[in-house]
Amino acid sequence: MTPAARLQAASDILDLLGKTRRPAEEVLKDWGRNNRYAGSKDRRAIADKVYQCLRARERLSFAMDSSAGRALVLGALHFLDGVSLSEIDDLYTGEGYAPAKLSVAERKRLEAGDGEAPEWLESGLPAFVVERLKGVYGDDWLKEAEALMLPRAPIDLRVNGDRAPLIAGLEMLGYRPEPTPFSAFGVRLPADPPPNVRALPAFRQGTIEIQDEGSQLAGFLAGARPGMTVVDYCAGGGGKTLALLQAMQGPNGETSGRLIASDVEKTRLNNIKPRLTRAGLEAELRQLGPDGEGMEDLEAQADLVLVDAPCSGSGVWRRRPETAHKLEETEVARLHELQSAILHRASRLVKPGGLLAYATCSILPDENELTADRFEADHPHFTPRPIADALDGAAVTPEGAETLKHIAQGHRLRLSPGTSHTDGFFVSLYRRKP
Ligand SMILES: C[S@@+](CC[C@H](N)C(=O)[O-])C[C@H]1O[C@@H](n2cnc3c(N)ncnc32)[C@H](O)[C@@H]1O
Repeated sequence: MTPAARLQAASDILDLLGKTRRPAEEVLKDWGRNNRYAGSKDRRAIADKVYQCLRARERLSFAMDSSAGRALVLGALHFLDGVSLSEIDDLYTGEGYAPAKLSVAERKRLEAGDGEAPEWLESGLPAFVVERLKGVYGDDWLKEAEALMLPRAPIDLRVNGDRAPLIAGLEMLGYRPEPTPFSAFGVRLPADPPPNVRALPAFRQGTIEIQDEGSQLAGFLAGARPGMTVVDYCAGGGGKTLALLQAMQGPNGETSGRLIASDVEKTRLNNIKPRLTRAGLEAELRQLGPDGEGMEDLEAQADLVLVDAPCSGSGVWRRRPETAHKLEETEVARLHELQSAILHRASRLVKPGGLLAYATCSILPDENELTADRFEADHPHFTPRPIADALDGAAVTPEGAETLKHIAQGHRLRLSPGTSHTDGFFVSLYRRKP
């Protein structure tokens, strides 16, 4: 493909993304499948342009006064890549597969420059999110915002066992793996070139799972131990379920105890089955009714309940930048209500003296500290459990544990791409009074 044809393809894909909630990654894969003439270099260049436009979408649509794919790509070329208007004219010829010539209005827009954009536009995040980030991170908010939207987040693996042999094996295959600094079972692979993890023998054998280090920590800090009755209340596709089961393994590698993975969505629960099979692990799967029906037998029975609550997913925007501009403040308010209701319901399953862990993959205080504050005010029979205590015996490296103690605020831990180089995660821990 010519460079100009790639730009046309990027514009078309951005238009498709404007009309769907499907992840950009899937839409790009589909496009590649349907346009076989595009080679791997073409697909890479097109994806790079699409992600560049998605990350700077707010700023580019402000500058171009349009969020059409073509406007975003033109804006990215001129304002971000510094491509001159005459160079753009050479690309936008309207010949063959090249994009149509610049219109008078487009030329005027580009000539006018990107103006005095409000600072929130620079970050590529919705204005209300910037407001929240400033509240949480003060002067560091822009550093956090940039890290949150940074391209090419590394791929983390959770190893079910010793990570040293896996690292050696990956090196022999030509990868550049590194041990993750916090999780004792984490291995980090650079995003470039994209590793095909699912094709690795270790993946097929269930030795590794793709899981961000922040998510691994949320699973490990919850406090599962061999022999416990553990409820993974919002189990979804089972990422934390598997980490909890790993924490329930004794020194002989045998898992003991009982793990109940529940969710309102049956399809999500079904996704856990192949993962369990691959890893040779077992869990009871339960579909909940809309008000948490289906767990009556577990009232005050669980040693540990993990609530990995539905959230905005703002902590993983570096992996899905296309979702950032779609988040609305009203949705965050709805999520806060839902999280509070779920946490209340799930807390009833904790036995006296048992543990409760609340987690989200959000960076917004509405879904984190505010939900935790509300739970604590309404549930005085739960006492905060310091992160420092939870680190004791958790699968965390000694150096990592020291850093996490500093980052933690008592019983709450806020991870972010800017602070811990993980996805954004929040964890808050409790113990039910005996
Ligand atoms: C953040 S995701 C869970 C991710 C999962 N724990 C993992 O590590 O892969 C939140 C989950 O909560 C589920 N959920 C939504 N509403 C719920 C409710 N009322 N009760 C229980 N789960 C709910 C969603 O279906 C979704 O799977």
